[in-house]
Amino acid sequence: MNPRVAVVVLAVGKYTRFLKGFLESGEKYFLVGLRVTYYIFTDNEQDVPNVTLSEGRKITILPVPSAKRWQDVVLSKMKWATVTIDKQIRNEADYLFMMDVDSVFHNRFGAESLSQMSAVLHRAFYKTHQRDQFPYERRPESKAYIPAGEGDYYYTAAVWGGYLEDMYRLVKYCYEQSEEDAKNNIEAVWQEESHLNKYFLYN
Ligand SMILES: CC(=O)N[C@H]1[C@@H](OP(=O)(O)OP(=O)(O)OC[C@H]2O[C@@H](n3ccc(=O)[nH]c3=O)[C@H](O)[C@@H]2O)O[C@H](CO)[C@H](O)[C@@H]1O
Ligand SMILES: [Mn+2]
Repeated sequence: MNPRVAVVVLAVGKYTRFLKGFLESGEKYFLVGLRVTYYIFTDNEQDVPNVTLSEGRKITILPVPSAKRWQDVVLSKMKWATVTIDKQIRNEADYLFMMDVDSVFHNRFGAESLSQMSAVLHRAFYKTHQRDQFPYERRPESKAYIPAGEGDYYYTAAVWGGYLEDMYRLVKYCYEQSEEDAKNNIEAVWQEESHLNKYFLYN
């Protein structure tokens, strides 16, 4: 087995400054020896740094429009990912990871992370907070609504990954749920992270 792995990151506005650290540490630690394509959604191609990649690894730049509110930037990630998986990534990858670009790999991230679906507990809550304090969406008007008393773990939207088709379904779910919310003039408290957490709780 020689899986093809897609990594989707968004680098809009000032966030292109994080690409160098993300990519360089990724080359050092992320699925070393495997085939990896970094899909970089950006509104500023010029600022994508020239990082030397190992054999079998590449960068695909995908231009996206700029957005003013950071919430819109974050939510647009689900939209562009849905569209691009459909059009392109599906033919090029077996696994997909969604990551925050302002992340740095500090240690080996190995092939044991390749599974149908994996996610990471949010670092700010798992040690220090009770379940009822997790920042789930608690307003019934939102599609991400989780009633009081419900909830098990709280996951970060900064790293999640899995089989391409399972990820596609979930990315599309987050996109569609946030579109529904937008139609109803509401935005989940932590954007796609709220929808993601609802999905993981009930699926
Ligand atoms: C490490 C950590 O604790 N991260 C948490 C925190 O992230 P942050 O508050 O650090 O979110 P952020 O501002 O880094 O945005 C997330 C990602 O969106 C992209 N981006 C965002 C703004 C922008 O102007 N341009 C751009 O490209 C970029 O890829 C970035 O990594 O809050 C998030 C809520 O959504 C989640 O709870 C994250 O888990
Ligand atoms: Mn961040």
